[in-house]
Amino acid sequence: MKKITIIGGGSWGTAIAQLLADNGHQVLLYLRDKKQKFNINQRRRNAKYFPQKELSKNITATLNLQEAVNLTEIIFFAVPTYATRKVAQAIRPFITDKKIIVSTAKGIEEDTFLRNSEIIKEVLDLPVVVLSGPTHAEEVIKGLPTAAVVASLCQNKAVEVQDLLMSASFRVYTNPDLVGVEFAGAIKNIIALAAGIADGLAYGDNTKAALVTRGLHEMSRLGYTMGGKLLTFAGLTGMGDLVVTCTSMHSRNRRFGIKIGEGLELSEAYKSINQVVEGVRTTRAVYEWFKKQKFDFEIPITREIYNVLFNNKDPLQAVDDLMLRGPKHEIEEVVQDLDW
Ligand SMILES: NC(=O)C1=CN([C@@H]2O[C@H](COP(=O)(O)OP(=O)(O)OC[C@H]3O[C@@H](n4cnc5c(N)ncnc54)[C@H](OP(=O)(O)O)[C@@H]3O)[C@@H](O)[C@H]2O)C=CC1
Ligand SMILES: O=C(CO)COP(=O)(O)O
Repeated sequence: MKKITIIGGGSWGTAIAQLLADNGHQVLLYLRDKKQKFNINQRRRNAKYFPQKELSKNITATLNLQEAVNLTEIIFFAVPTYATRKVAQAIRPFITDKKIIVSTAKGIEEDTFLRNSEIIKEVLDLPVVVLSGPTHAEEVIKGLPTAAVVASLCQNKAVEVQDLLMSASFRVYTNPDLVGVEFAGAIKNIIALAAGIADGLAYGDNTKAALVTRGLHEMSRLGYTMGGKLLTFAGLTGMGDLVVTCTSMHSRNRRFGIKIGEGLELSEAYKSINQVVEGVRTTRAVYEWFKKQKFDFEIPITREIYNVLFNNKDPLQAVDDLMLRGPKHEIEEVVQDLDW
């Protein structure tokens, strides 16, 4: 059994801690809030995120980052993408080349357009394993079955992390396609915002199915262009996570979209969720970067979500603009294959 550190005591950090602790590992959870530390260590509760759940005795909370990093060779990052660089910089003085970082955030850094593993590699120059897939913390912490993926350029490291996480309720696959896995996990949040907006506008099940399918097309095309493998987008970190995020009431991105569809301002929608909503920053990161490129394809759903979120566009107008675009083939590659 291993000692494992998790940085970030939010919903995902706490759920991963419980999963690893249930597998018999000793988990040290680094967080910033004294009261939260007290509650976890003395009352076995993370009162802010999972007040009803009694946490395992194998979990200890700490406010000391150096202690957290020195204790183990395996460090999970469970903070939002906007904090990845800050956390990597903060732990750099305590890092040795034996450490493995497991990145669990789903997003793209604003301004740099870097994936989380790229940020970590840039700051720490260590092997990174990415954990992704349909894994709402609220269900994982209850032990409801799901399947996830660990992706890494280094097969041994991916297998090591797979072994730590595997359980009867958490089945873990490996995938060498780091680029595809990270793009899928980040961009599905943009599509989940769109799915939420459609729900907020009281559209139907057909709408959702069309949006999810065209969303998958959009994220696959962009991810493939960036070097990801197309089939990854049909897997757990693509289709799997897209389905759950676009349909589940656990999804903060979807719930945020619902509020926007219902007519709330961005700040009011944020207040109503009060947790990280990765898709908002990812929409800006992706679309502002995309506009500067000279690609021969469009990302119309991302463009419309960008306009709704950042240019005050009426969601109904965005829907019209999506629906009334010029006629197109469904899948260009099929048309080319059949020489049609
Ligand atoms: N929740 C889920 O179901 C899943 C989430 N993810 C991904 O995990 C990432 C984290 O999300 P999630 O846990 O849900 O978010 P939450 O909003 O629940 O929690 C975020 C946590 O990050 C902490 N944090 C923020 N900045 C820092 C920092 N600089 N140093 C240390 N801690 C920091 C916050 O601490 P504080 O409370 O002190 O502000 C908070 O505990 C996101 O990228 C998300 O997409 C992936 C799979 C599932
Ligand atoms: O990625 C997730 C589940 O797999 C969590 O999605 P939200 O951030 O939308 O809650």
